[in-house]
Amino acid sequence: MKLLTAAQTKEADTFTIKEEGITSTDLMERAAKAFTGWFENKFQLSEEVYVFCGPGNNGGDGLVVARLLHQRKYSVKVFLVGDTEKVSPDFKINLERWSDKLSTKHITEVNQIPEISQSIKVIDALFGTGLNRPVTGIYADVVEKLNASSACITSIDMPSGIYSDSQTPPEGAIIKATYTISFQLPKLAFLLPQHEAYVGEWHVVPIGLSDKFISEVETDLYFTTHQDAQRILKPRKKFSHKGIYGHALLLCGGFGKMGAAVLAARACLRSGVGLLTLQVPSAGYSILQTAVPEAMTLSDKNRKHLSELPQDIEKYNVIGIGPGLGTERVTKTTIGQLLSTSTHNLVIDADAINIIASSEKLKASLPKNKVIFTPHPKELERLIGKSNNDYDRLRDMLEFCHEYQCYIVLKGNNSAIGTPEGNLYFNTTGNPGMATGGTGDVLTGIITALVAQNYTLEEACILGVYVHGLAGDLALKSVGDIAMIASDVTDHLPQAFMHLQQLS
Ligand SMILES: NC(=O)C1=CN([C@@H]2O[C@H](COP(=O)(O)OP(=O)(O)OC[C@H]3O[C@@H](n4cnc5c(N)ncnc54)[C@H](O)[C@@H]3O)[C@@H](O)[C@H]2O)[C@@H](O)CC1
Ligand SMILES: [K+]
Repeated sequence: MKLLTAAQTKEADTFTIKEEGITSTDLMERAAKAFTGWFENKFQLSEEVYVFCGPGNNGGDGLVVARLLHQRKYSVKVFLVGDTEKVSPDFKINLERWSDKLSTKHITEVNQIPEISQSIKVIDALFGTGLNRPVTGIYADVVEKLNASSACITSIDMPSGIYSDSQTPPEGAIIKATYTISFQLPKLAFLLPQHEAYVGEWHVVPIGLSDKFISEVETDLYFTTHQDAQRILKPRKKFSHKGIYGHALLLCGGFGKMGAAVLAARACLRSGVGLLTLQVPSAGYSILQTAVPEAMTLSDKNRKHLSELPQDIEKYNVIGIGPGLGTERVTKTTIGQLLSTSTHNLVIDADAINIIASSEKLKASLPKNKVIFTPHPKELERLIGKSNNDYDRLRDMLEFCHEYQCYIVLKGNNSAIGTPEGNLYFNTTGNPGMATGGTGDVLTGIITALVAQNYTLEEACILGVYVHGLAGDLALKSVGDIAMIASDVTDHLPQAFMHLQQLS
């Protein structure tokens, strides 16, 4: 599914109004109804609601929400912040509609800001996608007072003060929302770790923006929905044999870290690969043979570290490399050999990333359009350098993808996938329980298995990350987030794939 910029959202708005022959206030009414529907489900009638409105259409939404909640018998107080002479036309219309029903209070000075007790449910309608400068003055005073209260804050469309698709200047105040209810599509800002404290738990409510506009508008930003993942997943053929699902090779494991190889191998097998061979340092041979009987195991001549490539390397159609490897000199040399000779698709993780990151020569020998890197933020920093903020990080990541014609899966809360063409895909599954050792090894196994089955590298990244997170979400239901370990994610892969196939 596409993510739209603030400018594109405005265009979608205008397009919808024209297409349906409605007015902009009709659309505002629709948006406010969608928000109110969510709010009513969440909060009891007995709750006291304060709505803080800014001068634009976000404030207009706030006025309509206040009217609708008042009609539904909530106790509602409305506060108009700033100079109400300079409000948007739709704000004005809705203020007039409201004025005979309930009085509103103006806030132009600090001492007019009300006390906000913990029990108040605050609705933040100060600014939305039209914010075009940092929030200062009386607006900042209101934001700071709201943030200092321990009241639950629900933001309409955006937490006020944050830009929806570019870096917010540091000097402005920003609402710290408990919930953010966004219209039609999430905003890019919600998906970036640096905004976690402001956005809170976000939900999207549909407001019927034109499907035609959304399907035709050009973008390079996407987020993966369940339907997107289902569209990518291929059914298994009736007349199947293991040969058609590929033969993957995993080069993983090192002394004291054979578990990483076990985790990657098990996940690879649980993701539909036809055949799996691992090569591990000889100290790991019996461990792998015992822990993963479905895989074939080759023993490296070195007891502790990867030091050679298998003889008949051509027979594999993908190589997953990295988990548990370590960064010994022999391993570096072996990776150098692999990059300069291999014609395989490569899934590169963990220490294999660290090794490549430390050498310009290795980077220069990366085969084009054949590599998927799966770094966590620190590994990405080693690979592409330090970035100032999350927007710069994504831009730098895409530049690297373009320069080396590779794919990068940046692991995190909403893992981000960069492609050589400059597209970004954000994942929507997963939970904090997965922030535990070994889940990255599981992801390497999954993506390697998908590439083995002839998914394109882009498909393997999108589907792999989605199903990994989905398995984590299913694991959450049985083990919770505190006790979750990486094997729980693998154990829930069958259910996750079945869920995508609509078999469970
Ligand atoms: N297509 C959609 O998604 C719809 C959007 N609607 C709402 O409309 C919002 C966008 O409305 P607008 O474009 O009017 O924008 P906003 O309501 O976000 O605010 C823009 C107004 O605030 C002023 N302003 C911007 N930054 C300021 C600052 N730092 N300090 C003081 N004043 C500042 C601007 O000059 C302008 O008057 C959305 O976020 C959403 O809530 C809905 O009403 C209808 C449908
Ligand atoms: K808002």
